[in-house]
Amino acid sequence: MVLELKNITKNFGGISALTDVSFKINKGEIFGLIGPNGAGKTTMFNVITNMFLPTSGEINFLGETISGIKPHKITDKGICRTFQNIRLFSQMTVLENVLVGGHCRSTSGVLSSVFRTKSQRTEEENTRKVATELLELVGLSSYEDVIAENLAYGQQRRLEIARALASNPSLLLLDEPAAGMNETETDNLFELIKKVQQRGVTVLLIEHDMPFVMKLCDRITVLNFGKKLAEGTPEEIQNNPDVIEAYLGSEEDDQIA
Ligand SMILES: Nc1ncnc2c1ncn2[C@@H]1O[C@H](COP(=O)(O)OP(=O)(O)OP(=O)(O)O)[C@@H](O)[C@H]1O
Repeated sequence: MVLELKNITKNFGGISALTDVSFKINKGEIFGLIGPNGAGKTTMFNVITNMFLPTSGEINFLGETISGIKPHKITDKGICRTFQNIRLFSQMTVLENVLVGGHCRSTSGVLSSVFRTKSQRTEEENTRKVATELLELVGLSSYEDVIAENLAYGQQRRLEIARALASNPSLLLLDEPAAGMNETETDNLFELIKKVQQRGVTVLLIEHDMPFVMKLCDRITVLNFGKKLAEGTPEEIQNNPDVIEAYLGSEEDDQIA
């Protein structure tokens, strides 16, 4: 098992964004977290990455409790995320964006950086090699020197994934990766996430595009009003009467079946 959430509750003042939510994610799974607007999905990502401390509950990652660890240490532990709104270094090149993502893997100290020791040069070369491989993986090899903001929308989303992978995570969290994408971009994203899975990375994603989620995910947890409503395979979720009702009752366009 990669991630275990045990009885997570998160209150914001009087609002209970998450109430007693538990689920486990197995190694190598693509796991979907879905639910109507305001269900608590992003809050769950923020709790997993320790941007917010849970009001109560515990998070286990690769057999270790990570509750209370500083957010930047979470990346060192092997969890990396993308955001609902693209957060690239828009004025940097495509390659530089991925190099920055790999920076947290660097082990060189300040002195070796100043004097550019052999070990530091080797490390830089490795970081660059990994960045180049990742750009190939996401289909952006020929865009290395392009300024990030000049990429098309779907390409920027793929670059974000390459940057997240540069930190060599065991668990990748994707917050609405298909949002705003056209059909071709969504198809490319599907292939990319499958390739990420084949590299041995476990994926947890929030997504509103139901056909995409149902096609891509191995298992899914559904949240509704901060509570876990259902968990199962895409087929089980699509046929679950509680889930169908929750979606029919919501005002958004998502369609579960
Ligand atoms: N920082 C915060 N302070 C106060 N309330 C918050 C905060 N973050 C989230 N909430 C509340 O917690 C609830 C869950 O919100 P959250 O953003 O996690 O839902 P979501 O499922 O990600 O929704 P969406 O699909 O619209 O992104 C909402 O009622 C929201 O208003």
